[in-house]
Amino acid sequence: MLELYGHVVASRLLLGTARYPSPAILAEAVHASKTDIVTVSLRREMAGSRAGGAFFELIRTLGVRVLPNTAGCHTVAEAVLTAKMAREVFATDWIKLEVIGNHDTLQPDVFALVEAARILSGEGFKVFPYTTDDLVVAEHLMEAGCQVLMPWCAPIGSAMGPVNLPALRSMRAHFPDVPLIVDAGIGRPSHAAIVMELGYDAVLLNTAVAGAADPAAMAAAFTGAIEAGHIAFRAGMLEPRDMAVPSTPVIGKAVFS
Ligand SMILES: CC(=O)[C@@H](O)[C@H](O)COP(=O)(O)O
Repeated sequence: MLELYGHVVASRLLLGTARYPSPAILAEAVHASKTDIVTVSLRREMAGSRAGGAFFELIRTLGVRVLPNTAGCHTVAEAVLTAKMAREVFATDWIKLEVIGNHDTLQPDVFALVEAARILSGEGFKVFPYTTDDLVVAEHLMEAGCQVLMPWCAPIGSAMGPVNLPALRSMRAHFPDVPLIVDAGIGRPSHAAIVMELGYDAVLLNTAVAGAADPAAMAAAFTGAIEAGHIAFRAGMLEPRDMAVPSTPVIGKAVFS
């Protein structure tokens, strides 16, 4: 079981709700994933053609916890305002905090992120910061009040998978007791399994499921991979080695005369 800000969840997959071919397919994918938490972009939905209301109503019928996010925000002020609106709309103090710093990579502006995290934590929000794999930034986020960290493994929507495994590994080692959720850049179930095998607590993803030919089937595939990676980490995996080791012990040699 995974505990996030005192809330226990069974599923280690957090699913995004953007870019699905239709609301019905989104609902199918959420059910197939068995996720407990979906993330919803307040700005995108309110600005988009779905006009917020009907989409938010659909989300409420899914029976899962909502983690609103500040996707599309580029400044501290925008992110803080969006978080406050999300708290009203979804009646939750959880917020996935994104403050984007670069249009091409969609990488977070980590300076603004820390500042916004400090403001929101001070106002009672439970902040889930979308961050890089930088340990110093992570320390500042913890000091600003975050009790969960969400490092990227690659740019949002890139589907590249973990591009810097040593950095993710050292983040896990540096924060052994902090819930760590890989957020963004996962493209395949095998990518999710790899980060879970590092000991990560969960994975948040969107594009790889929403953009699949069959989103519900892909959601189920991710759920299986995440669970497999988590079980493997706990089971204790072998370290790779250079030389062969016979898998069948050689006790004696057969004698042929
Ligand atoms: C939905 C959401 O919050 C995204 O901003 C998130 O970072 C997921 O990234 P991918 O779409 O790459 O999975």
